[in-house]
Amino acid sequence: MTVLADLATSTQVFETRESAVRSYCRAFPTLLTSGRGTTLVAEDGTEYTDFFSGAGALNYGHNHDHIKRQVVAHLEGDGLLHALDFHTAAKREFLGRFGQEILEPRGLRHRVQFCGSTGTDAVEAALKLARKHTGRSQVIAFSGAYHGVSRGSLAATADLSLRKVAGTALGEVTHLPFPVGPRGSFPTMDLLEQYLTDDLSGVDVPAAVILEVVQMEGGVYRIPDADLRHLRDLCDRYGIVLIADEIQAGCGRTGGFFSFEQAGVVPDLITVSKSISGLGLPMSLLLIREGFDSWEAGDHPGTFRGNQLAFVAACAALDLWRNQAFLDRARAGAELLRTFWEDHPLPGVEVRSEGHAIGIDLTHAGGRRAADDVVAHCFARGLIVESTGRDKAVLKLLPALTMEPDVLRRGCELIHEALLTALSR
Ligand SMILES: Cc1ncc(COP(=O)(O)O)c(C=O)c1O
Repeated sequence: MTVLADLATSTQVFETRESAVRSYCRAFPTLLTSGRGTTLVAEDGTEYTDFFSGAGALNYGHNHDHIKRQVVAHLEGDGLLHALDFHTAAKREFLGRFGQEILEPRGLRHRVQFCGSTGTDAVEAALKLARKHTGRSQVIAFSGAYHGVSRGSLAATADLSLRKVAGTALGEVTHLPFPVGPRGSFPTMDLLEQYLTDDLSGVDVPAAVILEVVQMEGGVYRIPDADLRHLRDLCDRYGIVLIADEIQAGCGRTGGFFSFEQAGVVPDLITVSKSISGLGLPMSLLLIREGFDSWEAGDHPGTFRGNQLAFVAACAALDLWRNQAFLDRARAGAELLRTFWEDHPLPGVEVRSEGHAIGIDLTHAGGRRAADDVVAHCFARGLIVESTGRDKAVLKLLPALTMEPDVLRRGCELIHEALLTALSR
């Protein structure tokens, strides 16, 4: 009783003092106080298994011991916390290691630009740079895309409910159907090829094509490798900048470090954020392919470009990528997720597995109502999972790559039980 009364009092404080823009705390009415590994703890002592991971910002879980220790050592050693874009030791360490350990082994000869504290800012930078580099303004994006909510990035985001709050025209971006959808494949790349070669179209060649190789907010859809290669070829032929938005799908979430790796395609610009800093600290990067860095000094400034603490945490997170136990755990976890959902089919439900991202599509089996029921059922039993997609009818499972196999399995079992209940209604 006391706990409920306390929560009601806390909620009242929020209701009167906090702007109406909030959303996650409405879906998950609890007051969180701490997190360790893949467990969140609320003020009333309730523990939640986290199948949400800060929408992909916590691929290594909460307060990962090794990462946290490096951050604490930096603080205790009076390491810099803020330095605008001066050179610093922490930045040099990150740049050197990210280049040597992540980019070079993947054949990526990209420069790194530090952007502001959000993924959105990296997308803004990418779109601006593509326009500056080509001297053109049109951009192609895809249905179902999510690239952020500032004016430039929002123009590339497809979600109408988000776009309509812009209060102004969001021009210069054309959305094509994403090549894979619930109703089968669209010949999008053929249409794009025709659009580019048709003399009668009278439409300028675009500056850029921006895409998520695995659409995450869109409902966990991967563009087929052949379509991505076709797109790369069209961009080469017409001098179009290919931008891969890896903000949610990257940092190991969907298999390799980057989601485009398996297609053998090299994007010109790559946006990275969310889990790059390891602990959920604000950090975003734009990776710029050789020959595409048309910036001049001061072209894209920002006070919080290059968070020193995030450099330290990001280096510690890179340590995990050379730790065999971490790699084995991540590989086994992805396999467990894939086989669990293959072994537990449900009528009318499509499950899409991409590493540690699972989309359980209820569009043709109960829709949003069923998805809402599953989210509520799981929350009441101590598991946090969210729904996404155009009609919020896709459950998106994003457990940390570090989650113990038995916790992963129990979480899936609970979601499966919740689905059986929701679909029988
Ligand atoms: C693919 C993608 N791009 C861009 C963004 C925007 O990042 P942020 O919310 O940090 O601004 C997101 C956020 O979810 C995302 O998933």
